[in-house]
Order: sequence, then C-alpha cells, then structure tokens
Amino acid sequence: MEAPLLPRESARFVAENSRDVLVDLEGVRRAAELLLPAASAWRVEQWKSLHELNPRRADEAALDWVFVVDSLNFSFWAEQEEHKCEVRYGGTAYTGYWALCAAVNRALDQGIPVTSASYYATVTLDQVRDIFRSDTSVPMPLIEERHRILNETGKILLEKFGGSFLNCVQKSEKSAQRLMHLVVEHFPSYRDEAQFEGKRVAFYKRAQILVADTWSVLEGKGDGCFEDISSITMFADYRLPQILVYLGALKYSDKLLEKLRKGEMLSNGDKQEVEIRGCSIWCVELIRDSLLELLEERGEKPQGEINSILLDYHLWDYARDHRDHMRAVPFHRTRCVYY
Ligand SMILES: Nc1nc2c(c(CN[C@H]3C=C[C@H](O)[C@@H]3O)cn2[C@@H]2O[C@H](COP(=O)(O)O)[C@@H](O)[C@H]2O)c(=O)[nH]1
Repeated sequence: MEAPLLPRESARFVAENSRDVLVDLEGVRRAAELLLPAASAWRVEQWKSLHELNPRRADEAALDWVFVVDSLNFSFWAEQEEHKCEVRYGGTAYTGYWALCAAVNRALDQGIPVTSASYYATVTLDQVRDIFRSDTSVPMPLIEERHRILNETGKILLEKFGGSFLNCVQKSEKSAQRLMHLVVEHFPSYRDEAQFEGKRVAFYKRAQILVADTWSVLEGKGDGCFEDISSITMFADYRLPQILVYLGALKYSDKLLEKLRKGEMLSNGDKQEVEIRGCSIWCVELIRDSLLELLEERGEKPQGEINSILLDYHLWDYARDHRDHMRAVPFHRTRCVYY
C-alpha cells in the first residue's frame, strides 16, 4: 500500500476537497484574536502545572505512564451525556480522558504495575475490567479493545524496545517526526490512516499526542528536546472539531449538522468523518499562523511558544471548561481506537 500523506499535508488535501466541512477564514482570524491574550502564557510546563493527574517527574517511569495512557487515549464519549463512566480519585470524580488517567493512578496506588510492559503484555481481560472500573453503572467504552491493545503494545515494547518507552524515544534522536514514525511503524493501534478522494491520508492522532506528551513530560529538555516539535499538528479527536465550530472557525453543511444533531454515528474512515478531522487539523494550523501574524503586526515577540501542540492543549482544556456553553454544537460520534 502507498505511503500516506503526512498529517499536515493530509489536512491541506482534505480541506481543499471537502464538501460538508469548511474552514472559515474570517472565523479563523476571529478565533486567533480571541486566543491571542492567552497565547502569551502558553508554556510546555503547563502540562504539569495545570493537570494534577499528570506525572510530576521527568523520568523513565513518567514516560512509561505517558506511553500506556496514550495507547488507551481514545473514545470516552458516552451514549447519553448524563450517564457516563466516572472514576473517583483523591476525592474528585473524573470523566472522559481524565477517568482513564485517574484509573491508572488508582491502580499504581494499589501496587498494580499497570505502566510496566511486563505486566500489561499479559494482563487479563478481568484484570483490565477491574483496573478501569467505573464508579457509576456505565463502564469505560471499548474495554475489550483496550485489553487487546495493552497485550499487543506490551509485547511489542518488550520485544523491540526492552520494555521501556525511553528506549523508543532515544532511538528518535530528538526528532519528533522520527519518533512519530517509529511509533506508527512498530505499534499497529497507532496507524490512524484513511482513503480520501483517491489518496491515502494519515492523521496519526494518538502518535502525535504521544510525541507531544513525551515533549511535555520531559519539559522539552534532554531526550525531549525535539528540534522539530513545531512540525506536529493538532490532534484530530472529537472535541476539537466541536470547539472550532463553536468559535466559528469551522462550518458544517446543514445536512451534516442535522445528522450530528440526531446523534447519528459516523464510521471511522467515512468521507464526512475524514472531512471533519482533516479540516480541523487544517483549521488549527491556520489559527496558529494567524496568531503569529497578529503578533508580527503588533511588533510583539511571543513570550511563550506558539505551536499547534500548545494551541491544541489550550483549546481542549477550554472545551472541557466550557462544556455547558457548547451543548448546542454536536460532536461527531465515531467508535474507534484511533481517537
Ligand atoms: N485534541 C486533543 N484531544 C485530546 C486531548 C486529550 C488530553 N490530553 C492532554 C490534556 C491535558 C493534558 O495536557 C494532556 O496531555 C485527550 N484528547 C482526546 O479527547 C477525547 C476525550 O475528550 P473527553 O471525552 O472530553 O474526555 C478523546 O478523543 C481523547 O483522545 C488533547 O489534549 N487534545
């Protein structure tokens, strides 16, 4: 099979050929103006300072935490918004992606070595059900797939990287692109690709967020000092499109909006699903460019770092904090292991 276009080129191609999703250039500009005040504070250190469940350290164990979490970082949306999986940890009830992190930390506190490849390579389905158990009657979605991916990923990490994700990071020799390709080449569950208008496209959402979280947990230093970190695009999940539509930077056709409002599922690889994901990536690339232009026009130098990763993190956190305001904008419902 032909090698796919890389995520940024895939996004450009999809945006140029999309029918039901449009990147609105006026909306992009307005979103950049709205985000500019916050952008000057963006720092890689915020990954730890803003999120209590993320590891505090920057060592091998912290990298193994990131690797197992990002190997399971997919599909948390609930059939009914009011009935969802919840994990109580440290007196807080976490949902969605944070429920996954809370469950991992809860297991570690109980002495279960859930971040060690030698453990999860042979962990049983019953053990996985217990580790990721919900404190409501709604289980975490796709628990069987999570079990299969843990066994598959653990075995490969043991066979090819001595059971340590640090070895994989060091093989990338401080290149974000090389790390992304190493992950996609060796770990099948990260191969987030599709066919669109006769071309093979790739979004590599979990591979890119794994690189981003590796950069973040290592605080951009040492093995995590990737000289090409700005080449990583935003991560095409199901929350970012929702907020981009909410901000007016992305527009759906009436037909697609109606479909999403009815809660109809889209299959992974469907034309409309690929258009939503590809246009979202391209939209964030243009918002990032617009932020840099605005700073240039004002003769200001960015005090922090303006790249698609930190812009994505900010938009994702913003979407989480403004969940209620965004209720009128539907998110697309796809069940898969890629996002
Ligand atoms: N685009 C993008 N998608 C992200 C993340 C994250 C969490 N990562 C960072 C966040 C804080 C720390 O800094 C982590 O590094 C999870 N997701 C995706 O969202 C979905 C879960 O949503 P909900 O059901 O509402 O929990 C699911 O597809 C999940 O894969 C991100 O940052 N960007």
